[in-house]
Amino acid sequence: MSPGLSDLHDRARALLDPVHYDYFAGGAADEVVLGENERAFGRLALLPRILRGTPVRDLAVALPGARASMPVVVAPTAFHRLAHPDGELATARATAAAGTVLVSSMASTVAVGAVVAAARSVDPAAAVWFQLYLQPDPEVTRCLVRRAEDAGCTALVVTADSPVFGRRERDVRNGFDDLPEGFAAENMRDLPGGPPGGTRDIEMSAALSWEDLDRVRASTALPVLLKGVLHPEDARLAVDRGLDGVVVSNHGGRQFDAVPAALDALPRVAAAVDGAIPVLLDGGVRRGSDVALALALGATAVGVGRPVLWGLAADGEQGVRQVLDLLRDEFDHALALCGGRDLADLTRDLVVTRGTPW
Ligand SMILES: Cc1cc2nc3c(=O)[nH]c(=O)nc-3n(C[C@H](O)[C@H](O)[C@H](O)COP(=O)(O)O)c2cc1C
Ligand SMILES: CC(C)CC(=O)C(=O)O
Repeated sequence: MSPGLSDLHDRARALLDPVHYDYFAGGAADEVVLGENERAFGRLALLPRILRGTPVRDLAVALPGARASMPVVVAPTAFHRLAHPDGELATARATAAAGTVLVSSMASTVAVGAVVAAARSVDPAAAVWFQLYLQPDPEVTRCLVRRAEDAGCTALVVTADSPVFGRRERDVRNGFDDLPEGFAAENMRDLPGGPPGGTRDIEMSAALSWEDLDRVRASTALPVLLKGVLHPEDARLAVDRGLDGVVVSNHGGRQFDAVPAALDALPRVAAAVDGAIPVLLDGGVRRGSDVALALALGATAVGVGRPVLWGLAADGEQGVRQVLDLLRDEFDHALALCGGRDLADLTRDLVVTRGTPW
C-alpha cells in the first residue's frame, strides 16, 4: 500500500467506531483470502519494454454504459454513511470528479436516485452502475431494477457469489448484525412484501439460477455484468448467455475463505472469455502497479473496495478523491515505466513470476 493510502487507512481506523471498522476491514473465517488478494500481486513482476513510450499516456477505457478516464472503478460496498455522514453522496461526487464509474451497492445508505443525482451534479455525463443481489421474490428484483433504471444508472452488476452470507467472525464477535438507529438500506424501502414505509431485508438465496439471471436480462435494456466469477466455465456461460461483462471477484475475501486470490483466478477467466466481453477484477488492488498487472493478465479494468472506504472515513469526498487521484497517478507512472502508451500495451508477455528465473 502506498504511504498515501496507508495514512488514509490509519486515519479512518482512528475515526471509525471499531465495530464498523471491523465490518469494513474484515473477511470470512481466518481471513486467508483477504490477505491472499493483496499478496498475489506481490508474487508477480512486470517486465518493462523500453524505448517505445510517450510523454502523455491515454488511460481511458470503454466499459458497458460508460467511458472511464482510467481503468479503475469504485467497487460496490455497503453502508457508506457508517464511514461518513455524507455517505454515498460524497463517494458519488468524488468518483464523478475523477471521471470514473461508481458501482452503487444495493445496500447503500442513500437511495440510488440521490446517488446518481450527486454524481451528475459534478459531471452530467457521470456513469453510475447499480449492484444487485437477485432476490428470491422476482417482483422485488423487478422493482429494484426499475429503481436503478429510473435513477439513470447505465448498467447493472449482479453479484452471484453469495448464495449464503459469508461467516465474518469479527462481526459475529462484535455482535454486528444490523445497522444502528437512523441508518437504513434505502433502496430496500417500500418494496413488495416489505413493511409500508420501512425497509425489507436483503435476502441471499442458494436457489437462484442462470434462468433467474436470464429473466433480469430480458427485463431491462441496461447492460448486465456478472460479479463474483472465479471458475472459467462460469465465465464461458456468462458469454454464452449474452452478459455484457464479468467481474472476477471473491468479494474481497468476505464470502468463502477457501477460494483463490482474485488475481490468480483472472488468467483462466480471461482465456475463457477470449475478448468477447469486458473482464473486470477486484480484490486487493492497492497500487497503480497492481492495476497494470491485472490489465496485463487480461483485465479490462479493476475495482477498488476498501481503499475508497478508508478515504471516505478519513476525509469524506476529499478523501475519496485522494484515493482515486493517487491510483490514477501511480497507474500512469507504472504504464510509463512499462514503456506503454495506452492500455493495449499492457500485454501478457510483460508478466513474470517472482523468485523463478524465466
Ligand atoms: C465493507 C464492504 C461491503 C461490501 N458490500 C458489497 C455489496 O454490497 N455488494 C457487492 O457486490 N460487493 C460488496 N463488497 C465487495 C466489493 O464489491 C469488492 O468485491 C471487494 O471489496 C474488493 O476487494 P478490496 O476491498 O480488496 O478492494 C463489499 C466489500 C466491503 C469491504
Ligand atoms: C449488506 C451486505 C450484503 C453487503 C456485502 O455484500 C458485504 O458486506 O460484503
